[in-house]
Amino acid sequence: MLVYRTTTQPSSDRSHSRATMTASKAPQNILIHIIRRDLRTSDNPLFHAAATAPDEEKFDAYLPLYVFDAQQIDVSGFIQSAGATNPYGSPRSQVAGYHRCGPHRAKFLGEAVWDLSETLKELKSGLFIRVGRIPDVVETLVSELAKKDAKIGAVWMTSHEGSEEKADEKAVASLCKKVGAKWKLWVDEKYFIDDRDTGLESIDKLPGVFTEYKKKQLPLREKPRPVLPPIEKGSLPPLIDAALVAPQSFPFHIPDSLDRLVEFLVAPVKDFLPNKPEYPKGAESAHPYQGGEHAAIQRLKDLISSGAATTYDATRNGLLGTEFSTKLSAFLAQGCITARQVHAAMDSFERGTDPAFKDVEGFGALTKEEGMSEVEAQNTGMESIRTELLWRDYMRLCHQKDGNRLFQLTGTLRYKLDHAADMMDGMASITAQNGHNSENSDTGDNGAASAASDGDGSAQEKKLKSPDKERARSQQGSGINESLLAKEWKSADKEKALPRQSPTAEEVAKILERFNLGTTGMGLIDASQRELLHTGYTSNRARQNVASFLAKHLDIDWRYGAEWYEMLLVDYDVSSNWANWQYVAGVGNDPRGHMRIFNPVKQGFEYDPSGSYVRTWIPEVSGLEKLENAFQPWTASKEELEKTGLSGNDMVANPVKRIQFVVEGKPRTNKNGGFRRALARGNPSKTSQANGNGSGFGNGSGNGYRNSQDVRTDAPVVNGTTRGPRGRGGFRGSFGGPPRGSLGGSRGGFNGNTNGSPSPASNQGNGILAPGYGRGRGGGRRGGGGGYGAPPRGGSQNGYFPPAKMPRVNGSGNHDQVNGNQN
Ligand SMILES: Cc1cc2nc3c(=O)[nH]c(=O)nc-3n(C[C@H](O)[C@H](O)[C@H](O)COP(=O)(O)OP(=O)(O)OC[C@H]3O[C@@H](n4cnc5c(N)ncnc54)[C@H](O)[C@@H]3O)c2cc1C
Repeated sequence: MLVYRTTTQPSSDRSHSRATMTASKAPQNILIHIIRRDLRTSDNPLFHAAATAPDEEKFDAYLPLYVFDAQQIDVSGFIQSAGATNPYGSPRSQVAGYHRCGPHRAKFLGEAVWDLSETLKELKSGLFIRVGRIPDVVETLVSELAKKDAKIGAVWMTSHEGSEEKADEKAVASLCKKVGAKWKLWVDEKYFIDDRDTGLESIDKLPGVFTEYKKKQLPLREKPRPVLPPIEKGSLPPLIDAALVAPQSFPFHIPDSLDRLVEFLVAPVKDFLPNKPEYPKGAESAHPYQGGEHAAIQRLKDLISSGAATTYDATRNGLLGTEFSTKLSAFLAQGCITARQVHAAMDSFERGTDPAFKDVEGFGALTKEEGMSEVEAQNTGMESIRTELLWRDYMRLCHQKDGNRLFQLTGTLRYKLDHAADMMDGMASITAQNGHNSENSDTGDNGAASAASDGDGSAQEKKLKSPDKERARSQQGSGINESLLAKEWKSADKEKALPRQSPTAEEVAKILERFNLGTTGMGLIDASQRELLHTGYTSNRARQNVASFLAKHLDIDWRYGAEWYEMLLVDYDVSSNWANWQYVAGVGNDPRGHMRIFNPVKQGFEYDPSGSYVRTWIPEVSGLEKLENAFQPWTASKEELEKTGLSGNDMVANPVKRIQFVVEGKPRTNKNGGFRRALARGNPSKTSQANGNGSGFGNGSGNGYRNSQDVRTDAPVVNGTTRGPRGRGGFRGSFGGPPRGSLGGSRGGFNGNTNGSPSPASNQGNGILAPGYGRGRGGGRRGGGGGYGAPPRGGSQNGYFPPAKMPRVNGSGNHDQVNGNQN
């Protein structure tokens, strides 16, 4: 029997005394703590419980374990013996055969694991890092410990979504049973609302629409549980003597530095795409962050102190730079931080309890706004971040409810069809509510997920209120009917493609290659795909467009896109990725499912109004002056193409899709005067304000129109024509009236003014017109809308033309087709 040495134990009083007690024999009550996507020590219930266990429950040795899971990551880089092969093989996705984890996330993960190991050392503990499959590794550890007369008291791990994760949990549980160790599966507490506080009787009762779920959780700011206290140095049980722990099994080798770890992880996947386009000169990643708890906490602090969190509402649809959204997703996905830590930090700002944020506007507002409840006085940007975090919760709950339906081509449609009547009840209550509540903005603003209530509530509502549940099955308004299941998705797999599929499977494979490389000829899509390739990140706005393009413009099996994202996203999360793809593909929880189609050209005009995003990531088009040419190079003149060296380029000669897009020079008006009335029905009389901020942001105040994306982004393309939106009451934000004078096509900011009268244009000269933002409390509602300016009179198409007038998509099917064999 090996003697249990105390020399390597933590030196705190507490651990020292425990270590001394067991100095002469192998530990008999070891805690194995398996860490997966909970790579943090703070606000982690398992570390907390291990550190604060009462005397009678204390463990005499602690074995924190992280396993690089060979079923999700290619671990062949850990093989250092010449000639040895990886017994697990290279994990590949099911539909397309892509790597499961690409270089960006592999690096981020390595950094996060290393950071945890360093933090544990600081706490006078440590981390055992292994490679393989979790059940195999645990089995080896247990049998090695048994050989040395050491005994496992318990095995802990956090419950995670995913069939592979669940299978691992089951395997470890049965191993525990075999060796008589206690098995404990902990609730995953990295979400905004704790699973035990959602009020759901069972997961089957999860509403099929986000808005309905959110409604049940309001007010959001009161829902998260408090953050757990930090772990004190030396408070964890004594770290097990490494000599008792089975070493890494052959042929893998665990490196002893962060650089080597990252190198081992990235090596097998770094050349996943041999013909990858060059990294564009001067392009900066929107996600330059390292993995790990330290970086996560720093990012959170920076977000608040820079003011980015408070302006989030207005900036979140940005495309370039680090500050347009939180960039917390990758940290959240790996559990480097919890959503409730994010909430707590924002709350400390709003309450004015953390002096680190004292110089930021809005500090302590919660305690200063007299006559307002906390919910009313909370910061608008932070309120929106809370909603986004709830979206994340919701996507995970959908995964819990839907299980492997998440990975099926027809998604949740079959299930929904079978449960249509029940769902109608849920939706009826939402639309009924929205009929009189204009502040349904939360529904839209994950962007990916503008929910049913963003749409044409009135028509749908009537139908949904029908008492005849059976009729619900065939209701068009519900978006659920058998014909949706019959959609003919195109496949790149000859075996799976339908007999007369057009384009053919080979052609689809080529289209996919171009889609992945970002050479389709659709600017916004290509820019996003290249940004993803190079950095592992792309914005939510871009993700929605990319997913919609693949699933709804090209009708290609959306899972190719989801798997590409799985490989490349630094923030990949099984629930968020697959549920969002389903949502956008129209087979998930978007009540307007198949009807919502993003027009990527119009989205370019709206969200990349200076074209800087597209020009940054697709340097080939940077010389094209006109915006519409940058968004679709084939629209450029012959001379322009020759001048920029683009003649003959595939993006020009053979774009994957052409969208005829005409930008009108004037806002659309109707004879009642004012385009706004043509756009919005409902209750535009309640005033909300949009206060602009800084250069390029519009100052608007007016009748409370919602900002552009909600009305127009989702305008369906029908027979090559973009149908105008059906607005609803109480839209946020404001549209500007036409500015006086011509701006000659410059792209400065405009002052929005919803009275439709001319107002002076302010051309700030930065070439960017971004949505205005602000916050109004008219009638107790938010007014954080668009504040878009109207187009300059006589301006050229280089100007940013606001969404107020619907850009027209002219054209017949043959201008709006997939170039497979049709061109
Ligand atoms: C097709 C598609 C695939 C996606 N795949 C993923 C994924 O694999 N992992 C992932 O974390 N997010 C995914 N999203 C959601 C969203 O795009 C990202 O969370 C967001 O862009 C990350 O940037 P951020 O942290 O700056 O987000 P912010 O805008 O700052 O939002 C704050 C946080 O809220 C959460 N969040 C925001 N939007 C969503 C959403 N729609 N669904 C779930 N959570 C959300 C994220 O945790 C995010 O960090 C996907 C969206 C789409 C449309």
